[in-house]
Amino acid sequence: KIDISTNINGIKISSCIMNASGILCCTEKELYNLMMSSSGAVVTKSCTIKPRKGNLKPRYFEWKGGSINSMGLPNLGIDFYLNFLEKKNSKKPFLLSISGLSIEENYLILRKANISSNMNAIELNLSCPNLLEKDKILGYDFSKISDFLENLFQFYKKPLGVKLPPYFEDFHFRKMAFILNKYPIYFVTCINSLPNGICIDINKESVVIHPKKGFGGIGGLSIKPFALANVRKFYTYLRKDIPIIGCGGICTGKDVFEYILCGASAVQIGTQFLKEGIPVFDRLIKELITILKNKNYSSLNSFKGKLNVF
Ligand SMILES: O=C1NC(=O)NC(C(=O)O)N1
Repeated sequence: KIDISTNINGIKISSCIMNASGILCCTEKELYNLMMSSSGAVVTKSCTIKPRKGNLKPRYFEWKGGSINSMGLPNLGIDFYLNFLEKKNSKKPFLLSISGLSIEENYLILRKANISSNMNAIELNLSCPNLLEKDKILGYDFSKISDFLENLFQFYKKPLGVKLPPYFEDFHFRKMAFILNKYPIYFVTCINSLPNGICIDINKESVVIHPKKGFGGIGGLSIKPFALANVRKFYTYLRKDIPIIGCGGICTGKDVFEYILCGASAVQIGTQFLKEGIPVFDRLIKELITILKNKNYSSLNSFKGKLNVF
Protein backbone atom coordinates (compact mmCIF):
# COMPACT_ATOMS: atom_id res chain seq x y z
CA LYS A 1 0.00 0.00 0.00
CA ILE A 2 1.55 3.30 -1.09
CA ASP A 3 0.88 6.26 1.20
CA ILE A 4 1.22 9.74 -0.40
CA SER A 5 -0.42 11.59 2.45
CA THR A 6 1.55 14.23 4.33
CA ASN A 7 1.43 16.14 7.59
CA ILE A 8 2.08 19.89 7.64
CA ASN A 9 2.75 20.63 11.28
CA GLY A 10 -0.26 18.67 12.42
CA ILE A 11 -2.48 19.41 9.40
CA LYS A 12 -3.07 15.94 7.94
CA ILE A 13 -3.34 16.15 4.14
CA SER A 14 -4.61 13.00 2.43
CA SER A 15 -2.59 13.62 -0.74
CA CYS A 16 0.55 15.74 -0.93
CA ILE A 17 -0.68 17.37 -4.17
CA MET A 18 -2.86 20.50 -3.93
CA ASN A 19 -3.67 23.58 -6.02
CA ALA A 20 -1.49 26.68 -5.97
CA SER A 21 -3.00 29.91 -4.71
CA GLY A 22 -4.46 31.96 -7.53
CA ILE A 23 -5.46 29.12 -9.86
CA LEU A 24 -9.21 28.40 -10.14
CA CYS A 25 -9.68 29.15 -6.43
CA CYS A 26 -11.32 32.58 -6.36
CA THR A 27 -15.10 32.08 -6.60
CA GLU A 28 -17.53 29.93 -4.59
CA LYS A 29 -17.90 27.49 -7.51
CA GLU A 30 -14.13 27.16 -7.98
CA LEU A 31 -13.58 26.58 -4.25
CA TYR A 32 -16.42 24.04 -4.14
CA ASN A 33 -14.95 22.17 -7.14
CA LEU A 34 -11.56 22.03 -5.42
CA MET A 35 -13.18 20.89 -2.17
CA MET A 36 -14.81 17.95 -4.04
CA SER A 37 -11.65 17.17 -6.07
CA SER A 38 -8.62 14.96 -5.37
CA SER A 39 -6.59 18.04 -4.39
CA GLY A 40 -5.20 17.23 -0.92
CA ALA A 41 -6.08 20.70 0.33
CA VAL A 42 -7.74 23.87 -0.96
CA VAL A 43 -5.61 27.01 -1.24
CA THR A 44 -7.66 30.18 -1.82
CA LYS A 45 -6.85 33.09 -4.12
CA SER A 46 -4.75 35.65 -2.23
CA CYS A 47 -7.27 38.10 -0.85
CA THR A 48 -7.26 41.77 0.13
CA ILE A 49 -9.42 43.64 2.66
CA LYS A 50 -11.89 44.67 -0.06
CA PRO A 51 -12.94 42.86 -3.26
CA ARG A 52 -10.62 43.73 -6.14
CA LYS A 53 -11.10 43.68 -9.93
CA GLY A 54 -7.38 43.28 -10.66
CA ASN A 55 -5.37 44.53 -13.62
CA LEU A 56 -6.59 45.26 -17.18
CA LYS A 57 -6.80 42.37 -19.67
CA PRO A 58 -5.13 40.62 -21.37
CA ARG A 59 -3.40 39.75 -18.12
CA TYR A 60 -2.68 36.03 -18.62
CA PHE A 61 -0.93 34.17 -21.48
CA GLU A 62 0.23 30.57 -21.94
CA TRP A 63 2.86 29.06 -24.17
CA LYS A 64 4.53 25.61 -24.18
CA GLY A 65 7.18 26.90 -21.74
CA GLY A 66 4.60 27.93 -19.17
CA SER A 67 2.64 31.06 -18.35
CA ILE A 68 2.94 34.77 -17.82
CA ASN A 69 0.45 36.70 -15.67
CA SER A 70 -0.20 40.09 -14.23
CA MET A 71 -3.58 39.42 -12.62
CA GLY A 72 -3.15 42.11 -9.97
CA LEU A 73 -4.83 40.17 -7.16
CA PRO A 74 -8.43 40.02 -8.40
CA ASN A 75 -10.39 38.52 -5.48
CA LEU A 76 -13.69 38.67 -3.60
CA GLY A 77 -12.29 40.19 -0.40
CA ILE A 78 -11.46 38.64 2.97
CA ASP A 79 -15.06 38.64 4.25
CA PHE A 80 -16.18 36.44 1.36
CA TYR A 81 -13.48 33.84 2.04
CA LEU A 82 -14.03 33.84 5.82
CA ASN A 83 -17.77 33.41 5.18
CA PHE A 84 -17.12 30.55 2.74
CA LEU A 85 -14.91 28.86 5.34
CA GLU A 86 -17.61 29.24 8.03
CA LYS A 87 -20.24 27.66 5.75
CA LYS A 88 -18.17 24.83 4.30
CA ASN A 89 -18.83 21.38 5.75
CA SER A 90 -15.86 19.55 4.27
CA LYS A 91 -13.03 18.11 6.34
CA LYS A 92 -10.53 18.94 3.61
CA PRO A 93 -7.82 21.33 4.88
CA PHE A 94 -8.05 24.95 3.70
CA LEU A 95 -5.10 27.33 3.39
CA LEU A 96 -6.43 30.89 3.30
CA SER A 97 -4.03 32.98 1.21
CA ILE A 98 -3.78 36.68 2.02
CA SER A 99 -1.91 39.48 0.30
CA GLY A 100 -2.57 42.93 1.66
CA LEU A 101 -1.27 45.83 -0.45
CA SER A 102 0.52 47.18 2.62
CA ILE A 103 1.77 45.93 5.97
CA GLU A 104 -1.16 47.72 7.65
CA GLU A 105 -3.65 46.02 5.32
CA ASN A 106 -2.12 42.65 6.19
CA TYR A 107 -2.68 43.40 9.89
CA LEU A 108 -6.32 44.33 9.18
CA ILE A 109 -6.88 41.09 7.25
CA LEU A 110 -5.14 38.98 9.90
CA ARG A 111 -7.19 40.51 12.71
CA LYS A 112 -10.32 39.45 10.85
CA ALA A 113 -8.87 35.99 10.15
CA ASN A 114 -7.87 35.63 13.82
CA ILE A 115 -11.58 35.29 14.65
CA SER A 116 -12.34 32.59 12.09
CA SER A 117 -11.99 29.03 13.30
CA ASN A 118 -12.67 27.14 10.11
CA MET A 119 -9.42 27.56 8.21
CA ASN A 120 -6.47 25.31 8.89
CA ALA A 121 -3.78 27.90 8.22
CA ILE A 122 -3.02 31.22 6.57
CA GLU A 123 -0.67 31.30 3.59
CA LEU A 124 0.79 34.80 3.85
CA ASN A 125 1.72 35.85 0.32
CA LEU A 126 4.93 37.89 0.49
CA SER A 127 5.60 37.61 -3.20
CA CYS A 128 2.97 39.02 -5.58
CA PRO A 129 4.99 40.62 -8.40
CA ASN A 130 2.11 42.30 -10.21
CA LEU A 131 0.89 45.20 -8.08
CA LEU A 132 0.86 48.45 -10.02
CA GLU A 133 0.61 50.29 -6.71
CA LYS A 134 3.93 48.89 -5.52
CA ASP A 135 7.39 48.81 -6.99
CA LYS A 136 8.85 46.31 -4.57
CA ILE A 137 8.12 42.68 -3.75
CA LEU A 138 7.89 42.45 0.04
CA GLY A 139 9.76 39.13 -0.05
CA TYR A 140 12.89 40.97 -1.22
CA ASP A 141 12.81 43.61 1.52
CA PHE A 142 14.46 41.70 4.38
CA SER A 143 14.35 44.41 7.05
CA LYS A 144 10.68 45.18 6.31
CA ILE A 145 9.79 41.48 6.54
CA SER A 146 11.68 41.10 9.79
CA ASP A 147 9.82 44.01 11.44
CA PHE A 148 6.52 42.80 9.96
CA LEU A 149 6.86 39.24 11.31
CA GLU A 150 8.09 40.53 14.69
CA ASN A 151 4.89 42.61 15.09
CA LEU A 152 2.61 40.05 13.46
CA PHE A 153 3.48 37.22 15.83
CA GLN A 154 2.75 39.47 18.82
CA PHE A 155 -0.95 39.20 18.07
CA TYR A 156 -1.45 36.42 15.51
CA LYS A 157 -1.26 33.07 17.31
CA LYS A 158 -2.89 30.73 14.77
CA PRO A 159 -1.16 28.58 12.13
CA LEU A 160 0.49 30.78 9.50
CA GLY A 161 2.88 29.92 6.66
CA VAL A 162 4.52 32.17 4.10
CA LYS A 163 4.63 32.09 0.26
CA LEU A 164 8.01 33.28 -0.95
CA PRO A 165 9.34 34.71 -4.20
CA PRO A 166 12.30 32.95 -5.83
CA TYR A 167 15.75 33.81 -4.47
CA PHE A 168 18.97 33.16 -6.38
CA GLU A 169 21.94 33.85 -4.11
CA ASP A 170 23.00 31.74 -1.15
CA PHE A 171 23.33 34.89 1.01
CA HIS A 172 19.63 35.66 0.42
CA PHE A 173 18.53 32.12 1.31
CA ARG A 174 20.57 32.29 4.54
CA LYS A 175 19.23 35.78 5.35
CA MET A 176 15.60 34.76 4.78
CA ALA A 177 15.98 31.45 6.66
CA PHE A 178 17.61 33.33 9.57
CA ILE A 179 14.57 35.63 9.78
CA LEU A 180 11.98 32.84 9.44
CA ASN A 181 13.78 30.60 11.96
CA LYS A 182 13.05 33.18 14.67
CA TYR A 183 9.26 32.69 14.40
CA PRO A 184 6.62 29.94 14.74
CA ILE A 185 6.30 29.66 10.94
CA TYR A 186 3.91 26.82 10.11
CA PHE A 187 5.21 26.13 6.58
CA VAL A 188 7.03 27.83 3.75
CA THR A 189 5.77 27.65 0.16
CA CYS A 190 8.49 28.02 -2.48
CA ILE A 191 8.08 29.61 -5.02
CA ASN A 192 5.75 32.23 -6.40
CA SER A 193 6.16 33.17 -10.08
CA LEU A 194 9.44 34.52 -11.40
CA PRO A 195 8.90 38.28 -11.36
CA ASN A 196 8.79 40.56 -14.36
CA GLY A 197 9.45 38.40 -17.36
CA ILE A 198 8.05 39.34 -20.78
CA CYS A 199 6.62 37.21 -23.59
CA ILE A 200 6.41 38.48 -27.14
CA ASP A 201 4.03 37.97 -30.07
CA ILE A 202 6.21 38.43 -33.17
CA ASN A 203 3.24 38.80 -35.51
CA LYS A 204 2.05 41.86 -33.66
CA GLU A 205 5.62 42.65 -32.62
CA SER A 206 4.19 43.32 -29.18
CA VAL A 207 4.10 42.05 -25.62
CA VAL A 208 1.28 39.58 -24.82
CA ILE A 209 -0.18 41.09 -21.63
CA HIS A 210 -1.44 44.64 -21.05
CA PRO A 211 -0.41 45.61 -17.47
CA LYS A 212 3.05 46.98 -16.64
CA LYS A 213 4.06 47.27 -20.32
CA GLY A 214 3.91 43.48 -20.62
CA PHE A 215 6.04 42.55 -17.62
CA GLY A 216 4.52 39.73 -15.55
CA GLY A 217 5.13 36.73 -13.31
CA ILE A 218 6.46 33.65 -15.11
CA GLY A 219 5.12 30.24 -14.08
CA GLY A 220 5.07 26.70 -15.42
CA LEU A 221 7.67 24.36 -16.93
CA SER A 222 10.50 26.87 -17.38
CA ILE A 223 10.68 27.87 -13.70
CA LYS A 224 11.00 24.34 -12.26
CA PRO A 225 14.84 24.38 -11.90
CA PHE A 226 14.66 27.58 -9.86
CA ALA A 227 11.74 26.36 -7.76
CA LEU A 228 13.51 23.06 -6.99
CA ALA A 229 16.62 25.00 -5.98
CA ASN A 230 14.59 27.21 -3.61
CA VAL A 231 13.01 24.16 -1.98
CA ARG A 232 16.45 22.54 -1.59
CA LYS A 233 18.07 25.68 -0.14
CA PHE A 234 15.32 26.28 2.42
CA TYR A 235 15.27 22.58 3.29
CA THR A 236 18.97 23.03 4.08
CA TYR A 237 18.73 26.30 6.04
CA LEU A 238 15.29 26.31 7.74
CA ARG A 239 14.59 24.75 11.15
CA LYS A 240 13.79 21.06 10.64
CA ASP A 241 10.28 21.59 12.04
CA ILE A 242 9.26 23.99 9.24
CA PRO A 243 7.82 21.95 6.37
CA ILE A 244 8.25 23.21 2.80
CA ILE A 245 5.57 23.15 0.13
CA GLY A 246 7.03 23.09 -3.37
CA CYS A 247 5.47 25.02 -6.25
CA GLY A 248 6.67 25.79 -9.77
CA GLY A 249 6.42 23.97 -13.07
CA ILE A 250 4.99 20.65 -11.86
CA CYS A 251 3.52 18.84 -14.88
CA THR A 252 4.06 15.14 -14.08
CA GLY A 253 4.35 12.69 -11.19
CA LYS A 254 8.09 12.68 -11.86
CA ASP A 255 8.18 16.43 -11.10
CA VAL A 256 6.36 15.80 -7.80
CA PHE A 257 8.92 13.11 -6.94
CA GLU A 258 11.77 15.58 -7.61
CA TYR A 259 10.27 18.11 -5.19
CA ILE A 260 9.92 15.58 -2.39
CA LEU A 261 13.49 14.40 -3.07
CA CYS A 262 14.62 18.04 -2.58
CA GLY A 263 12.83 18.12 0.78
CA ALA A 264 9.26 19.28 0.07
CA SER A 265 6.51 17.79 2.26
CA ALA A 266 3.79 18.68 -0.25
CA VAL A 267 3.44 20.39 -3.63
CA GLN A 268 1.15 22.93 -5.28
CA ILE A 269 0.05 22.90 -8.93
CA GLY A 270 -0.47 26.21 -10.72
CA THR A 271 -0.08 26.62 -14.48
CA GLN A 272 -0.65 22.92 -15.23
CA PHE A 273 -3.85 22.96 -13.14
CA LEU A 274 -5.11 25.90 -15.22
CA LYS A 275 -4.19 24.07 -18.46
CA GLU A 276 -5.64 20.67 -17.49
CA GLY A 277 -8.34 21.46 -14.91
CA ILE A 278 -9.46 19.32 -11.96
CA PRO A 279 -8.39 15.98 -13.57
CA VAL A 280 -4.73 17.03 -13.11
CA PHE A 281 -4.81 15.91 -9.46
CA ASP A 282 -5.88 12.32 -10.20
CA ARG A 283 -3.32 12.06 -13.00
CA LEU A 284 -0.44 13.31 -10.82
CA ILE A 285 -1.46 11.04 -7.92
CA LYS A 286 -1.50 8.02 -10.26
CA GLU A 287 1.87 8.89 -11.80
CA LEU A 288 3.50 9.51 -8.41
CA ILE A 289 2.19 6.21 -6.99
CA THR A 290 3.54 4.35 -10.05
CA ILE A 291 7.00 5.84 -9.46
CA LEU A 292 6.94 4.94 -5.75
CA LYS A 293 5.83 1.40 -6.60
CA ASN A 294 8.66 0.98 -9.14
CA LYS A 295 11.18 2.25 -6.60
CA ASN A 296 9.66 0.17 -3.80
CA TYR A 297 8.96 3.21 -1.59
CA SER A 298 5.91 2.97 0.70
CA SER A 299 5.61 6.63 1.69
CA LEU A 300 7.11 10.09 1.09
CA ASN A 301 9.35 9.74 4.13
CA SER A 302 11.18 6.87 2.42
CA PHE A 303 12.94 9.40 0.18
CA LYS A 304 12.02 12.93 1.35
CA GLY A 305 15.05 15.24 1.23
CA LYS A 306 17.38 12.39 0.25
CA LEU A 307 18.72 14.04 -2.88
CA ASN A 308 22.17 12.71 -3.71
CA VAL A 309 24.92 15.14 -4.63
CA PHE A 310 28.30 14.29 -6.07
O1 LIG B 1 1.17 36.27 -5.90
C1 LIG B 1 0.81 36.33 -7.09
N1 LIG B 1 1.56 35.73 -8.04
C2 LIG B 1 1.28 35.83 -9.34
O2 LIG B 1 2.04 35.32 -10.19
N2 LIG B 1 0.14 36.51 -9.74
C3 LIG B 1 -0.83 36.87 -8.79
C4 LIG B 1 -1.58 38.12 -9.16
O3 LIG B 1 -1.07 38.92 -9.97
O4 LIG B 1 -2.67 38.31 -8.58
N3 LIG B 1 -0.32 36.99 -7.45
